Amino acid sequence: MNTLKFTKMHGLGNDFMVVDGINQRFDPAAAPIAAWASRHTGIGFDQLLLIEAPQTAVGDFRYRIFNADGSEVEQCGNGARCFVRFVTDKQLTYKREIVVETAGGIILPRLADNGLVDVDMGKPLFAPEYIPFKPISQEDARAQTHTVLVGTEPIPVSCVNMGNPHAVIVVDDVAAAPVARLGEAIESHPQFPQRVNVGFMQVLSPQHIKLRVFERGTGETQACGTGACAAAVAGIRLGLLDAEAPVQVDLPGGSLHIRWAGSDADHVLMTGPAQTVFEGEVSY
Ligand SMILES: N[C@H](CCC[C@H](N)C(=O)O)C(=O)O
Repeated sequence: MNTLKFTKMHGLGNDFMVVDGINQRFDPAAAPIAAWASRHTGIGFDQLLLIEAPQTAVGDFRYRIFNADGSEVEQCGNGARCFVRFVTDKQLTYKREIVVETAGGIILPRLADNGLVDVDMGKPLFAPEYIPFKPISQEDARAQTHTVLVGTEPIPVSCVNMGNPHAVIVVDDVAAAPVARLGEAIESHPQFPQRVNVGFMQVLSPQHIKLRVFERGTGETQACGTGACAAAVAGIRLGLLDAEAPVQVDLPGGSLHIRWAGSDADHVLMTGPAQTVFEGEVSY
């Protein structure tokens, strides 16, 4: 029988089971992650975040992410902010800006003076092979907005990789958007060989959007940090948002601020909160 200490945290309601894998033994392959994720029969969370020692000379930590369905994925934006809060509060580091290795690349989260957390989320990628995404034609492969065929319904999506894959759909009203129907159909659509996170974006002004995200491996969440980055980037590329100032992204759980200067070489910067809820222990 194993016993595991964890900390329950959230970023705007996107909630996490955070595990210190440095000071306790934990093998995710041997853990019932999907069962723990259940909100009725388990601990209840959107993702499990595992903190490990770095594997390179430049990293301060390695950070692994597991969705509620148990799938290991490349990146988690809200999780990155909770990660910084966790390693600081647990005194695993005294640095304010941390170099974090993830499967989706290096990210640089930093505790800000106002209690929020800034994260340099790296550069967005757009080419179909980097999403990955299978276009329906050569012409579609060259287009900025791609087409996903849901049955016979052509859905225009903007594809952005933020370390993890995102498909962003522009809608007139997020409240009326078919998030469950289209989210479920596109998340596991054959045109996305590694599945995809599906964002529904309503543009309120050149610096302000509303967003709902049907997350890969989890379903609709209260907030999605990489989804907010992907939506702001997609909106700027479509000319709907202004690259000169931060974009306020209103999600069901609250707001994030995203900055991206608009060229492929520019990094995406995200700012938002991170909260600790309770400490727990589970035997398995
Ligand atoms: N569901 C995502 C991982 C969590 C991302 C999200 N919680 C965030 O804050 O970025 C995926 O499969 O790529």
